[in-house]
Amino acid sequence: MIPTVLTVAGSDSGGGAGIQADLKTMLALGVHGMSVITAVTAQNSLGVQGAWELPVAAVRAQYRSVVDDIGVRAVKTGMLASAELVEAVAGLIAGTDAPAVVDPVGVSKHGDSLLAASALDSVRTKLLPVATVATPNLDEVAQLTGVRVESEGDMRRAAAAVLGHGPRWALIKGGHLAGDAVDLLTDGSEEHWLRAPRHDNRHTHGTGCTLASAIAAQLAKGDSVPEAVAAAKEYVTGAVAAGFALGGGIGPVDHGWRFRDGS
Ligand SMILES: Nc1ncnc2c1ncn2[C@@H]1O[C@H](COP(=O)(O)OP(=O)(O)O)[C@@H](O)[C@H]1O
Ligand SMILES: Cc1ncc(COP(=O)(O)O)c(N)n1
Repeated sequence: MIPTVLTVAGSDSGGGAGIQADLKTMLALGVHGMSVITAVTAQNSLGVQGAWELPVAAVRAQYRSVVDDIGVRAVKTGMLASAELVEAVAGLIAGTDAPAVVDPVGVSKHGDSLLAASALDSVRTKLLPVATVATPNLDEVAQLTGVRVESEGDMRRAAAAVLGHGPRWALIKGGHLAGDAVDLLTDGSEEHWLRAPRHDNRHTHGTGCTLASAIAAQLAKGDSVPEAVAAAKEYVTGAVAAGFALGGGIGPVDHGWRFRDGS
């Protein structure tokens, strides 16, 4: 049986991030990807030109259709847009017997908001507590905890602050720091530093979505959290290395890099 993985996220019409990145990642990692769409964005390499969230009832119905019939071995969340959707999705995850990878998406690479400021408290108090792994980037860490990370040394403090909101594991993504691309995974007792060379490539649209979906795919295949994160880091590093130009701005990572000739 092919493991099943569900992404609960927004649609990126440009195909580099969101639902589209998640499903491509899942295909590349050999699991069956399924989707609950929370919002539709008009988006391209230049930014987000528009965003429309779906009604809570539409999100709930998609989730129940998938979980009640097909079943899921792991869930991943991305753009949730509003406090109402954050709370509804947190409730659905709490009632599902599968690990949940929560990417607390706040703003896009271009700085466009993908989450209402009024939803931050629901992310802290409702969504993070039901996460198996929470994967904030440094801007999201600052928004959610107030901790500003300026060096690798600050990442431990950031992880402790995120764990204070209740996820089993915190993965602090250091992609926005200078130097190596270093992430810290910890559950408060074990600590795993994941270090990869920084690829000097501006085409990094979708990195965070790709990493979180890859973790969910690996969990669905039976990896432990540290194993899943290590495999996902290797996959996203290759995808960033192969990121390519599209449109006039920031192009996507290459989800299919392992299928290309010579790779
Ligand atoms: N230029 C880069 N080279 C290699 N890895 C990168 C690069 N930029 C980001 N990463 C990695 O991609 C993953 C996503 O990180 P990040 O870009 O910080 O997330 P987000 O997309 O949420 O802002 C992390 O593992 C990070 O270390
Ligand atoms: C629908 C959607 N979800 C998530 C992201 C974040 O991805 P990135 O940080 O690479 O812009 C995005 N731009 N769009």
